[in-house]
Amino acid sequence: MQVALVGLGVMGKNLALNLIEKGLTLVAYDTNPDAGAELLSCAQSLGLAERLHIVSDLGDMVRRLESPRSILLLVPAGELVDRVCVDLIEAGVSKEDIIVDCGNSNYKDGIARKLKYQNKFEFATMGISGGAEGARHGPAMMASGSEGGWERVEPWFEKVAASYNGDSCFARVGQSASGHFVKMVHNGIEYALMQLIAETYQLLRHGTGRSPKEVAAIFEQWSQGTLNSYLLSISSHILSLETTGTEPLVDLIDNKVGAKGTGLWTAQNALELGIAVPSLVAAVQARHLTNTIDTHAAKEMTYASKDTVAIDVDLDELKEAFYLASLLCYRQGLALIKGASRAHQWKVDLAKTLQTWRAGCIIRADYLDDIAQGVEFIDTLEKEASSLRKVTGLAIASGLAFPVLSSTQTYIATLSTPSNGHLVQAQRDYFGEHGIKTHSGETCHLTDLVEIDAKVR
Ligand SMILES: NC(=O)C1=CN([C@@H]2O[C@H](COP(=O)(O)OP(=O)(O)OC[C@H]3O[C@@H](n4cnc5c(N)ncnc54)[C@H](OP(=O)(O)O)[C@@H]3O)[C@@H](O)[C@H]2O)C=CC1
Ligand SMILES: O=C(CO)[C@H](O)[C@H](O)COP(=O)(O)O
Repeated sequence: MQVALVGLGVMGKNLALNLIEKGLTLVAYDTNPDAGAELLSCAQSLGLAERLHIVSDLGDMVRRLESPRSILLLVPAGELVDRVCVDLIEAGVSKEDIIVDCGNSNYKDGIARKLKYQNKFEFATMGISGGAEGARHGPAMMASGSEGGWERVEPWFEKVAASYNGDSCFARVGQSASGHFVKMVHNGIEYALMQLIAETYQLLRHGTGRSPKEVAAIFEQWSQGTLNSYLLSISSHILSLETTGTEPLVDLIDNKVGAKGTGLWTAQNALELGIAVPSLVAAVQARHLTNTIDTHAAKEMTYASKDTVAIDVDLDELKEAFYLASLLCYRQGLALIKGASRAHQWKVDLAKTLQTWRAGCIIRADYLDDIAQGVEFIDTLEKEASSLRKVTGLAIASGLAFPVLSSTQTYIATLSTPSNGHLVQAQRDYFGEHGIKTHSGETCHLTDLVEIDAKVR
């Protein structure tokens, strides 16, 4: 089997090595000749160079491929994807060829491109997760669509992807560009879990006075059991690192956090679809807050530094709180995928989606089995719910900031305790005559239910 790959950067180079190691013949291209040379040198040192052809232009790539062609793109998301597609059309791709965009593209662009290129070639979408290591040794692959070319490449992707208990972490999760939507939400969950871990570290370090190394040891201990996850393990490792002068590595790093956009898109889509994912939104805004200090608005609203209060937290309760909060971040992401799938008629299979996240990806975690058990399972976690409430209260009392922890506690509390929505409904109708819906399902106005002599002015 022969495939082509355009874009040989961090992801492309490593996926290329993975592809040829699994037995595929690869024709590869990058605008930067050094990227091709670097890939060739890695392939040579692995004894796999005979399966690799680096080409210097897309025309040569198209000529070398047997028809129908299968071409993967791993170039930066955005206009560049269209530029490569147009160049490939000029280079001679045809209707039966499949081009799979494997970057972190916006799913809306994917839908538009499917239409735009429908008579030129099959445009397909696939989100990939796992960073450089994942791409090299087995990433999670969230593909979508039912284009003709998929059956040619699918058996190979099943081998190239990570596997969990013998099952591949490649799946066509649903119709249209839903693979990119699923990858986008994967990243939204990734932001929330990263921030939740950072807040737990913050609570232990600045709330209880532990050193980064001591926090690393706690995370490491959690990782030995049911809480084992990739993000917790890398956080433990990072926190254990010290300079030769025994200064914690994290103390050398600035606090401003960047982002490429997938977390923001997750929040935007959730808001547009009316699906509540407060922990995921809070994580995006937590990154924004790290960057506000230098903005004009922030300079005009500077607040004096405040003292924080030392707290004492029970480590077992913290672990239970962390576990439930983590589950709830995944649940919010899955609810968003489910809602979007219904709205767009994508028929996304949530079980297949979870299967792609079992290994290879950044949000892989041993407790994903628990998430598959659904919200009923979360309802049974009474001890964990009590710990989440208690720990969040303590954390807030310290005076430190816990955007994801507190949003997650608010999320579960909102869904499991009496609502106050009735008063907000009444307020809207009081001033704007927007109408109210009663418990019996009737739509009316406040004045249909009670006599209001004179409204407050
Ligand atoms: N890095 C990661 O952990 C992950 C990244 N992704 C996504 O994968 C995609 C690729 O990411 P990544 O590998 O990190 O990006 P890189 O910037 O490392 O690599 C992109 C490569 O594409 C090359 N390129 C640019 N324009 C063209 C073109 N017109 N034709 C051919 N090659 C071109 C670039 O060359 P030059 O440098 O000269 O511009 C570069 O070598 C992105 O969409 C990213 O969001 C997905 C999951 C994880
Ligand atoms: O897709 C990824 C991992 O799954 C990329 O690493 C992504 O770039 C991370 O997002 P950001 O740069 O916005 O933090």
